[in-house]
Amino acid sequence: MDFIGFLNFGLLDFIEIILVAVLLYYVYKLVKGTAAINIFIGIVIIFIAWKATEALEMKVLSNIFGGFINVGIIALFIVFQQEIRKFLLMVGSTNFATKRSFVKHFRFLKQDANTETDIESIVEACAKMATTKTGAIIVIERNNSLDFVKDSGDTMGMDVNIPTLESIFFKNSPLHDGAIIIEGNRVTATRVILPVSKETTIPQRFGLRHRAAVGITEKTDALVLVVSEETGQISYIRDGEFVLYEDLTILQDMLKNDLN
Ligand SMILES: Nc1ncnc2c1ncn2[C@@H]1O[C@H](COP(=O)(O)OP(=O)(O)OP(=O)(O)O)[C@@H](O)[C@H]1O
Repeated sequence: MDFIGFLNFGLLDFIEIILVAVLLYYVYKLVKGTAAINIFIGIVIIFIAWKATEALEMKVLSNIFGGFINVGIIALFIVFQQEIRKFLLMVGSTNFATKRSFVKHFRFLKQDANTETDIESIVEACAKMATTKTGAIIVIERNNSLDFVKDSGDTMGMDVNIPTLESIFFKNSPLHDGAIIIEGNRVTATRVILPVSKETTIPQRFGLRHRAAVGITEKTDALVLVVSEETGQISYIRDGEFVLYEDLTILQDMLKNDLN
């Protein structure tokens, strides 16, 4: 029987489905919250209209919609130029070989204590800055390289510890503006300008610092901690979302978990 054919589901089909899902996820991550999502929906509507008019044998209309779709592929490259750029950047900057997930298996060979991020110090520094209402934005790199944003700031090479973090964000410090990047247990950049999220669902009370945190976590898998200068509140942002936590011990555990 014919329908049995569809049950011939091999390993390759399974892998293909996973890959298509990953691709769609990245495309969604790129266009989420931008004007591109509306253009994307527009294209889908025209495609559906084309197929519907074709099925109903409305020749003139289906020719018109078909014409749109045929030139669509070129139009796509023009309209989504920015998104395609970001997508290629994101793919190219995923650096599997040098990053934590790979390195951690070989850590015992390197005897390098510096690769493990000192989450306790980061959270404690945030807590101290929160009491003095010192604004801060700390970006912790995971698998996606953050080199493309690091260029906007100053290259650094400082160990992560409480006095270092506090002195960077101290209001009169020349380094306090913008974000810092942490790789392993080193602050590798300061005064970094991050891409700001255009997501419309972020509450009005959050300004550019929080939007920048959402922005970088929409485009990469980095983890971000923000201390609000206005309220002293510590926010944890991951995958473009604010992650809720009950207390700082839980926040520490979440961060450690997300880094491993
Ligand atoms: N794109 C960006 N990348 C990195 N840092 C940024 C960016 N935009 C703003 N900041 C930092 O955030 C600071 C304050 O911004 P703003 O007051 O708009 O943020 P906010 O989200 O309201 O935070 P707060 O609650 O601390 O006021 C700036 O002085 C700058 O240091």
